Amino acid sequence: MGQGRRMKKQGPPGPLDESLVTRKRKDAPPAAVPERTKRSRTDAREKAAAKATPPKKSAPASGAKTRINGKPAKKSVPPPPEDDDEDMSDGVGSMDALDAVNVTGLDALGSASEDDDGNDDFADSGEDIMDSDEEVQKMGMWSDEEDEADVAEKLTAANIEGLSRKLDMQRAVEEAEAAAELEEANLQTNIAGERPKVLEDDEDQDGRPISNLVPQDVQLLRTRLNDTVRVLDDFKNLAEEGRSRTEYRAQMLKDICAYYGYSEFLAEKLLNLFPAREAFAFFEANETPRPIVIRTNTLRTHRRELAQSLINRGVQLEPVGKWSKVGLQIFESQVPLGATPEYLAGHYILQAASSFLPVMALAPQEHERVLDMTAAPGGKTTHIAALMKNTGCIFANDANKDRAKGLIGNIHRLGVKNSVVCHYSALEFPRVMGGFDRVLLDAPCSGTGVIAKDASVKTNKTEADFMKLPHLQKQLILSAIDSVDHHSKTGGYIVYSTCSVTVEENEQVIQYALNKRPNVKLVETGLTFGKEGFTNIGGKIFHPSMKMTRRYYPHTYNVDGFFVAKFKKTGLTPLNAVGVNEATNNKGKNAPSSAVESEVVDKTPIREDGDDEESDFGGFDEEEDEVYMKRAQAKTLRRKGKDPKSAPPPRVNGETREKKTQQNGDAAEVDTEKKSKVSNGKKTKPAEDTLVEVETTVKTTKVQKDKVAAPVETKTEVTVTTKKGKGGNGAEAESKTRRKGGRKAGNKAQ
Ligand SMILES: C[S@@+](CC[C@H](N)C(=O)[O-])C[C@H]1O[C@@H](n2cnc3c(N)ncnc32)[C@H](O)[C@@H]1O
Repeated sequence: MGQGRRMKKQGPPGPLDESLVTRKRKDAPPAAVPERTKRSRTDAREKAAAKATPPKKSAPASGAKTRINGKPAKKSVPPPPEDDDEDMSDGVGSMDALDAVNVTGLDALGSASEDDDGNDDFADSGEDIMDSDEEVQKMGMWSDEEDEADVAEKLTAANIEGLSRKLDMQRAVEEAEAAAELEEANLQTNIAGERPKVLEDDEDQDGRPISNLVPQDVQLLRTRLNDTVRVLDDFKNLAEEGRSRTEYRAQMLKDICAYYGYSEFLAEKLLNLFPAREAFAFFEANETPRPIVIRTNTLRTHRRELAQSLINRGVQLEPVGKWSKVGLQIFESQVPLGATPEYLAGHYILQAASSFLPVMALAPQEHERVLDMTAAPGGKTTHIAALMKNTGCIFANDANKDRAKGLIGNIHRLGVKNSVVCHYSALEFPRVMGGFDRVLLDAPCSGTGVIAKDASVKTNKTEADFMKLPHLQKQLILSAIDSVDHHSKTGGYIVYSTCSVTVEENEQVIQYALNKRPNVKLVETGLTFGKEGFTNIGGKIFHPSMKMTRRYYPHTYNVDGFFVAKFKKTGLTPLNAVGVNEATNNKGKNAPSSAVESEVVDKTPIREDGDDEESDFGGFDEEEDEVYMKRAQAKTLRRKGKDPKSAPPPRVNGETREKKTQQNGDAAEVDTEKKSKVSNGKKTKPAEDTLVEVETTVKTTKVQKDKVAAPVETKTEVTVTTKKGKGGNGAEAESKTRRKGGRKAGNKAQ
């Protein structure tokens, strides 16, 4: 491979050439491959698929590619020139031979990847091999940190014989085949000037056209779907007289449900995301598995070394794309990828390419404190750790204890040393802990982006799911925001991601966060590819900055459907901001019990025995106390992610007290009286809730709880007393002895 070629940049994965998808499921023409070794769909559907999906302009049929062949130590041969038929048909390049390898290798991969992590985040086994990208995408894909020339020499040499020829040949054969079928399809369905007959003449009692096709009529269904898409694409010229778009859309919806096996509810939701043709491509892409990808664990090895080791074991692979320095796409493998020595030694993890994206957007820095709110089984946590080079600290949390065990397993296997695993409901943050430099919320979702992995999503998601999940996601995103330190020198970022493509779980959640937290704004994700988030869809208008979010689809990038948004926190959360538990009217329904607790500061008054007793030292210095109280309150608020400036005045203030006393059913006059005492600067015995209100923190709850068991220790929690109470022996008659407990604390200290 020439230097010039290597220097070419590979952009994001090219948009899906639908003809490639179609062709993947096709066999070579009978002359080349008399026997088919594996198929993913029926002949009828395949044929129809080709008809329905006109290929893009042909990519070069062959060329030098930075590919790796699993066969060890084969001598380098120049890449087959374009249209080199001889090269394409001989030796390892023969379709028969290659197909046989496919079956063995990928069967093995299938079981391995399932055993590996068993979760929705990792690539499932696939019986299909992804079409390779165009030549330009094969070059220059290794890490910038690696010696490109060196890599190219070694890997090209190892690579060149098998995979390159096979893929080139497949591409050429399939393109020719697709072109022929397209032509045939056009002849059949697109006779010049003829409007396809799609809609039935018969109508049901509601006036809707009656469809007589049943799922068994797959070929006819497919043809009709194709025709409907064509009509919707060019309605003016192709629609039947007197028929509306709505009728065609309705017909398309029915046919999609019948053909692909979706519930009408979900099919409609997904159909409404796209124009007709794109929707068709989306549904079609959900029928084929995404490529198997592994992520190099840079804590243990380098991608080049890993690639070489796996090549030596008979794995055919190549870099996943220029956009990632750590991904390797697996084409074929002679060994189960979840059981190689490299796997067991933690040199890689099976992980869908789309799962790299949120972590890349998060861009964690060395020495930071990062929270991964929903971390199990740890694909992203371990990626974060690698980017942080095992420095700083990651809090890897997941509410599901069993899944958290898998997380621990991956953390150990991959040699992550900077992580603490916990299993709180993420809704409990930031009360558990706050002040993070970055937070990743890879939210639990409906999985509409990973239907190719889990076809049950087609039928098992109900309307209730699309209310409950967004409700939870909205709560979680507020927790995520409140857990970040906007003052962070290096960070202050929150990344939200889902493997779903619905608007309810993505743009609507982000919009909710923007509405409820004026102290965040959307920023660019830094991802080099992806479609813009919607700013306007289905009558819903979103903030213009929603453009900065990114959507990923199987049919556009050949990755799982995914959504990524990145926020920058610009200030503290205002005190009057809605708490997590108030996220929606649907309060607490879908949340763990802990979620119903208020996110805002605990204001429970502390009352202690003897508070109403006369102090031995004659009362309080209210003015001085006020300073301490203010400081303590501000500190507490900051810790909770709230803005102290927007806090009400300290509780010794009569105005605030008035509210409080009214709540408590006390007489308003009492407060007024105390207020005047304070303003006179006199030392008076405090009202019992004056002190208590200083302690408007979570700590106060503890104080109460601990009180019985260890009253002395609890006194050390009383901020003002411990700061000023030098021993509590009464020598300094200021505010040190504001109540009995304070003295106890002092005595203990002595
Ligand atoms: C999409 S998965 C996370 C995948 C993970 N980020 C990775 O890359 O491996 C969503 C996770 O959220 C967890 N989860 C669901 N509700 C939660 C909650 N309230 N708090 C914390 N975790 C939760 C689930 O147990 C599940 O493991």
